[in-house]
Amino acid sequence: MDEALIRYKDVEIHQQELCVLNDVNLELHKGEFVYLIGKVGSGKTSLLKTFYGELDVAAGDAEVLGYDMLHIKRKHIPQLRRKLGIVFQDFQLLTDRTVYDNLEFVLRATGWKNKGEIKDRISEVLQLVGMSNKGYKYPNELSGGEQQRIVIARAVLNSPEVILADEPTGNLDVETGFAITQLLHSISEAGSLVIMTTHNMQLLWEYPGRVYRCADHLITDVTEQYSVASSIEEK
Ligand SMILES: Nc1ncnc2c1ncn2[C@@H]1O[C@H](COP(=O)(O)OP(=O)(O)OP(=O)(O)O)[C@@H](O)[C@H]1O
Repeated sequence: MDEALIRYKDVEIHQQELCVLNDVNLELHKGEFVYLIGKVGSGKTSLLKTFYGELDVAAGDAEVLGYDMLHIKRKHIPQLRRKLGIVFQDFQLLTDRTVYDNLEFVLRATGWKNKGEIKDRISEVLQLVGMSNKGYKYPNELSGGEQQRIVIARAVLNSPEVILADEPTGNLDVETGFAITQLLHSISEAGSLVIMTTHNMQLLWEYPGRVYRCADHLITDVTEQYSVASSIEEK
């Protein structure tokens, strides 16, 4: 198998004095689609935040895209984040500019200069998320599901190897939630590692992937429980 893009060994994650997760052991690879499930407050978001350097790792060995997350310097975190696609509630679209300008803003901030190349890349990502004709719209002229597609388009602009999505279907109706998950699933099939948190168990059956459950300060691989084979055995 390929080298792991994320490798955690005996990792501990704290929120202030509270130990949220310990004994975290993970190896996540290119092209995998990974769900993080677990009750409210079980540590899913905290784990995702350690992947992009928003929350420090307290102990263990933690490697993300070759960066040692225990010893990473603050000044290297922006470099790491440029290699990740982040779909989080805290990273909303800028409301004072159009979809196109939101996307152009990110490309320019990450070093793109050529106007033609910028235009081509924006059309590609808008096409990928099925929003080709919406570039001229302002975010508040789009539905929640459409905005989420644009957030995903923004996350994939620089072809990241890893996409982190925190409850990307949280505020959406069931059907739109399925469509967004299908989109993320297809992005993983094209080669990215996609990691998403969810409370919607239906998605796990519809779009199978690796499943980790956070509970009692531990994270466990429970993929088997959500495989088609195990559901047939149960019947
Ligand atoms: N900024 C913070 N400061 C202090 N404690 C925090 C902070 N953020 C989260 N926590 C605590 O850390 C624990 C794990 O929270 P986390 O947000 O990772 O859970 P979660 O599984 O993502 O929950 P949800 O399903 O509600 O999103 C909780 O006990 C929470 O209260």
